[in-house]
Amino acid sequence: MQLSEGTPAASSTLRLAGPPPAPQSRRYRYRDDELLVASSPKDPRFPATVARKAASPAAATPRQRNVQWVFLGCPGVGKGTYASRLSSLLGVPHIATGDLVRDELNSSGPLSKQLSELVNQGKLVSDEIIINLLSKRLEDGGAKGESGFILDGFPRTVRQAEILDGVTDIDLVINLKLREDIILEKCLGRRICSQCGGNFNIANINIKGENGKPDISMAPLLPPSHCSSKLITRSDDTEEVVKERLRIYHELSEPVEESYRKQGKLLEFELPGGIPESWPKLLQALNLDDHDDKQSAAA
Ligand SMILES: Nc1ncnc2c1ncn2[C@@H]1O[C@H](COP(=O)(O)OP(=O)(O)O)[C@@H](O)[C@H]1O
Repeated sequence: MQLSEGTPAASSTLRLAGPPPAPQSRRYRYRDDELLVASSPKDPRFPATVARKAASPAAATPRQRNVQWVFLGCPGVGKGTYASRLSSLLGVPHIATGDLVRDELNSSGPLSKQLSELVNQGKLVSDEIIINLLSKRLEDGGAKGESGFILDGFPRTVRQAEILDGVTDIDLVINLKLREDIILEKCLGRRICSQCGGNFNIANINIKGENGKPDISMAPLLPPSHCSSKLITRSDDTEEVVKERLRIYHELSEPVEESYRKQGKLLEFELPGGIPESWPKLLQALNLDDHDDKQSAAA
């Protein structure tokens, strides 16, 4: 696979050597002829059901490979949390472009200063830089035998989506939704352990439902005692910067939702609450089963 602009012949710098096929996935293998997402509100499976395509000659001989999924959704909605859980469940890498950007800006590389200025203002990094970082991450993963991916934070512009769609088939795009006032509270409550990198949230959210929607509660996700003195806040999680990131999401990333909606690949998932309420419902929407979760619940 190559990550490139325009025709493969036109591509030179934005290249991505694809991962070699490797038996990496544990329990689930994705049959790429099978998945169909209800993309229209008129479809009875809408909004959150992934259905199976009717048997067809193509479906009789499916090509088996690991999932190639994308998470969309506003900053702070929970893409990282659910992408990371699904990545463990499916045995595919969770690739968050925000993490790639943060790694780069924390390094002493030539891009570090430019990236930190953009991120701290809530602006997007250029498509070229992000594609280079992502290509390198996929190349390194390919060399280690990774196959499949769950992308989080990419594509974030229509141009990024076109480049991605030009080089590979995305199977499914999960669009996480949550009220914007809750998203803001969640972003402001985010904390990271500076030692282990664990993600926590100190916000205790209890919000009355509007327009016939149920109330939403999200308990804080508190750190274990050995992390609690080492918590830091992301420099871009201030109210002003989060509001700017939300504005940019609506302007540049919402059209990406629309483009995948038109392709019939968008699975809309409205988060009903925190992880205990949302995770089982998301698995149900994806026709997946978390054996480990059930076992730990039964223990
Ligand atoms: N696909 C992308 N295109 C451009 N910039 C990106 C992309 N992914 C991440 N970034 C940069 O990294 C920052 C942090 O990204 P991320 O951790 O995904 O934050 P968020 O919480 O806003 O989803 C973004 O505000 C942006 O500056």
